[in-house]
Order: sequence, then structure tokens, then C-alpha cells
Amino acid sequence: MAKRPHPADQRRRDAFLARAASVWEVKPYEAERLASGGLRSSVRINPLKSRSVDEIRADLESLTEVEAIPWCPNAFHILGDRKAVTESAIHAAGEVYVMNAASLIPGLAMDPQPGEDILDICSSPGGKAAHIAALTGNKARLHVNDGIRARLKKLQEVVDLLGVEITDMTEIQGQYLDKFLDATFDRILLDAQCSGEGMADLSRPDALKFWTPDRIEKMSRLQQRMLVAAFKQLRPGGVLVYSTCTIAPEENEAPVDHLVRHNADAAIEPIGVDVPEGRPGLAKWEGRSYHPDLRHAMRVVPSDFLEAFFVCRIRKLPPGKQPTGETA
Ligand SMILES: C[S@@+](CC[C@H](N)C(=O)[O-])C[C@H]1O[C@@H](n2cnc3c(N)ncnc32)[C@H](O)[C@@H]1O
Repeated sequence: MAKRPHPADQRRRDAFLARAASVWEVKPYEAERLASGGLRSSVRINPLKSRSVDEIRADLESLTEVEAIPWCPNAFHILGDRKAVTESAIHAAGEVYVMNAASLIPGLAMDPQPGEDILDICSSPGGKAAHIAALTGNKARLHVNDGIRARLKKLQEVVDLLGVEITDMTEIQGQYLDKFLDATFDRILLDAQCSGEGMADLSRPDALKFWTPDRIEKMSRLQQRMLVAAFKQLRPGGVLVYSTCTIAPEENEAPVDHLVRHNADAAIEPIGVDVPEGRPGLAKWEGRSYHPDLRHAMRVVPSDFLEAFFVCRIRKLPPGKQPTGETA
């Protein structure tokens, strides 16, 4: 017979499910089903190595069953045995990178171009930095950063293994970026440290061991400070993509709302990626209102392959293009 959860664990689970259900606009039992998906893995072919994408794809398809992801070139959902991929020679050689498919969205939303100066603020282990490098054929000037020293080693390993060319690797806490970094960028990714609710697998009894509303508030304050600092490093006309793997509006819509309300030159844009699991960001939640353009952000509702995720694209309007505040 299944062990009954401790009353404190049950209360925590109920609180989590009530919040997730209200964000996703489903019943709590449906939220529980959505958040109990187990490990969902996809794989991206890395075009930065010497072998062609076609050669790597043929090897990948010989290992296990995969299905092309329609909205992301060179990426596949793993339908068969994940281990067959993670323990393969192509994986050891850095020819493929395994991640949750939602993590492909920020790189695409960045739309990085060769020749640009690009900053990835919370970079380790480097999956999204490697995707950005792949999208530009290693032809952008890519600066990677992570605020936690211990995480830089893993980042360096991924950079080396996948053949990612970088101009700099720094250890600056994102909230102090504008104080320690004397450079501006065409595109910035802030894939922020978050409470990670999207990765919680409720089929595991300990899934919410570290989940508390206090942690959400603490993260929200950090994310807001990191976003404000990041925006200062963005060139006029440049693009900042903000993403998290969490569900909480306090960590998603709220920091972006703060940024756009305090910066007349910050404009939320559609992310431009057609993901079937994508829903608009929230303009209202539990009595709180957020900037109406947050509807252009994307919230990913979990599915067979995607974990819960949030992505928002913000442009720094050049002088002369800023709204005057006048109404028609
Ligand atoms: C969600 S993970 C980033 C994943 C990464 N972008 C990728 O695609 O592989 C968040 C990262 O933020 C880093 N981090 C935590 N606090 C930070 C801070 N104050 N400033 C910058 N980075 C921070 C963590 O070390 C962690 O590596």
C-alpha cells in the first residue's frame, strides 16, 4: 500500500498544485497530471563539429527512435531509450546535446546574428550558449558569464566539448553586472536562476522538498535586479531574452513588468517561435495586474516532451522610437 505523505508535505503539495492550476487555468488534479511527467528528453545536433549534420543525424537515428521537432532545426524528441543517446560516442564527442526541448526556445527567440556582440548572463552548464553559437555558426562574439564560481568548470567543459567559440568567460553576479562589466551588447540572454518549479516531477515523493513561497519571493527579487542590470548593458535597438524554468508569476511576469514600467525604452515583443505548447504570458493573476504586452511572452504548459517554461523577448527602443505616453 502506498505510504501516506506527511501532513506538512501534503500541505506543500496542495499549495503548489493550487498555484500551478490557477496559472495554467486547469483543475488541481489536471495540474498534478501535467507536473508528473517524469524525465522528458530531447536532443540537438551540434553543427559546430567537423562531421556534417546529416552524418550525425544518421548515427543518432541508428541509436534509438527520435522525432524531428517541427519548430527547431536539427533538434529531436527522444522517443526511445535516452541512455542509448547519453552513453553514445556522438554524445561523448559533443556532436549532440541532450536537454529538455523547452530549453531550445530562448536561443530561437534571441534570433542571434553573425557579427553581433552577445552576452549570456547565467550560462552554466552552457546548453543555451552552445545553441546560440550553433545558430550563428560560431560567428558572433559570445561572452558567457555565470555568477557561481563552482559552475564555471562545467561551463568550460561544455564550451570545449561542443566547440563553442567565446570571447570571454566571467564570474559576475547578474545583479551587479552593470557595475563590473564595461561593455554593451546587441543581444543578451538572461536564463535566470529560479525556483525550478517546471522541473518538479510530482510522481516523485520528494519533488517539492525545497519548494516554499519564501524561495519564490527571494528569487523574484534577485531576478528583478538581474533584469534591470542586464537591460543597462543592452545597446539601443538590442534584444534581451528573459527565461526561466519555473511557473511562478512572481518570477516570470513580475520582474518583466517592473522593467517595462520603469524603462520607457523597454518594449515586449512576440518571441517569434511557434511552439504548440506555448500560451500567452499573464496580464492578470490572482488580483495582480501585469503590463498588457506580457501577453506576447510565452508560457509553456508541460506536455509529453516539454517542461513548464517562460520566455519573454524585450527590445531596447532606439531614441526617437520611444512611446511618448500620449494617448490617441
Ligand atoms: C537555469 S541555470 C542556467 C542554465 C544555462 N543557461 C544553460 O542553458 O545551460 C541558472 C544559472 O544561473 C547561475 N546563477 C545563480 N545565481 C546567479 C547570479 N546571481 N548571477 C549570475 N548567475 C547566477 C547558476 O550558477 C546557474 O548556472
